[in-house]
Amino acid sequence: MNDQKSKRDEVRARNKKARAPHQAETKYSDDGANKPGLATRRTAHRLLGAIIETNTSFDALTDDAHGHPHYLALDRRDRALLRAILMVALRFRAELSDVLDSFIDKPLPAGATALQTVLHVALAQILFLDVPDHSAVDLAVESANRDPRLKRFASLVNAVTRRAVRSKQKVLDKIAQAIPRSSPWFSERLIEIYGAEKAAEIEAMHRIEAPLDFTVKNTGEAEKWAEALEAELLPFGTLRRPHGDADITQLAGFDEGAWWVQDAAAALPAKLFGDLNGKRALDLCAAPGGKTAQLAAAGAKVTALDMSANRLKRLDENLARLGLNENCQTVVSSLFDFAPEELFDAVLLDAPCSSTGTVRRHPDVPWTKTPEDIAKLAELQARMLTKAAQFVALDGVLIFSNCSLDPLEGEDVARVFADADNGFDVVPVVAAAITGLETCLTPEGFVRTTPADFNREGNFDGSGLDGFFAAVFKRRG
Ligand SMILES: C[S@@+](CC[C@H](N)C(=O)[O-])C[C@H]1O[C@@H](n2cnc3c(N)ncnc32)[C@H](O)[C@@H]1O
Repeated sequence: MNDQKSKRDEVRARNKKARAPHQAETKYSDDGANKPGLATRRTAHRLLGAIIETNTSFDALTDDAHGHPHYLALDRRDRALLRAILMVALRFRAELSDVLDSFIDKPLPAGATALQTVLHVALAQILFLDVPDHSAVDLAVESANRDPRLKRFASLVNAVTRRAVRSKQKVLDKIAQAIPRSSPWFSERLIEIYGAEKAAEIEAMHRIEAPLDFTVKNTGEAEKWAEALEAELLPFGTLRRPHGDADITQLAGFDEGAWWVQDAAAALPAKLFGDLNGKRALDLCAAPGGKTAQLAAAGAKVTALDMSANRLKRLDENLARLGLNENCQTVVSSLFDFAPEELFDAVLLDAPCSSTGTVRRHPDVPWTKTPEDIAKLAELQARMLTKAAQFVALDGVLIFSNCSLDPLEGEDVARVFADADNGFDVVPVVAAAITGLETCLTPEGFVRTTPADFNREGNFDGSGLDGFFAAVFKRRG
């Protein structure tokens, strides 16, 4: 009972902490004929609408090369503000909906997504960002006035946003005390998989910004780079800075390619191969190349395959910065069409997945993905794993991984493969291979991490991992 209470208190404390995950810019760009800051808010409305209505990913819309034209029209500072607004609007979307419902007498008219979006964007700023309240209110009202669909709701927008300003502290206390949740299907699924208590811990971690983790190219230099980056060296070799908002190109060691950004959990699968020196490694689904870099840095001769030429280009650039491209050849192909001349000692299948393990960084995922996506991806992963097995030499090792929190895409796929008569055996991961994360081993010897793992008492900002799954198989000789 006491235990449960302290867990609940911890979850509340985490929510409190999450009140101001970003310190956004407080100055606004002057967008020509428009009111300063208006273009940023109207673009935020447009992008949030696209995420919610058409399931477009936040990353695609805010890509600095190929993003939404209205996003690309903003300057660097306004892009940062817009991203901060959308991040909290998505992280706290369920709570913002409750706040809104409690402020209005009757529900918003059906199909009033545009109105809801304007209100969510304003409430996100008022409650969670360091933006002057009057700006958030004025720009929301102005946006409504300029949109023919919303003009008649301008007084409602005014009333709701002013009420949020007046009752800010009360609302924040209520949010801090509630059990955190997300989109209904996602929250229900987490409870179904992990139980109510762990699901609440996971969702609490989804409220806060992930730390910035680095993998060091030369593991012997980890301490040196920990010092230079003012980062902590974690027991499993990753370097961690508690706040994820640094401009990484300005950090020590970026230009010389001493490290790359990679979540601690994402770094685990490739480490499970053990000694790769001089071995032939195949990285299927390789781009943008975090794990390819690990394989190459470990001394393997790597073939990095991906079906996306654009993403492989990024992999090439990343490996060039790290000085690792000599150990690596790239192949643009679907793995289903790949026909190598020789088999490989080490094959990594880091399969496409729902990405539900990365919600701390991608808070759109619970709102853009569906249970149907998970079922389809699980079926694809099973086929990919069967295909990947054909590329493994006798006595070679095959690792299957992905960043989903759902066992349908992880444990279940691995179990079906393990039970099939395919000449492969499970190699249970031993605790020593993941020092510090021993609790993340499943009874079968798979690795399962969640954002609630690596939970360090008293070091809230340095806690957590992406959700990841990894299983190791060996082909019989
Ligand atoms: C989760 S990402 C891989 C991340 C990468 N392993 C890393 O650590 O940086 C999945 C990748 O699978 C690729 N992909 C999807 N289907 C594929 C297929 N049939 N054949 C090859 N690559 C595929 C996607 O283009 C995407 O780059």
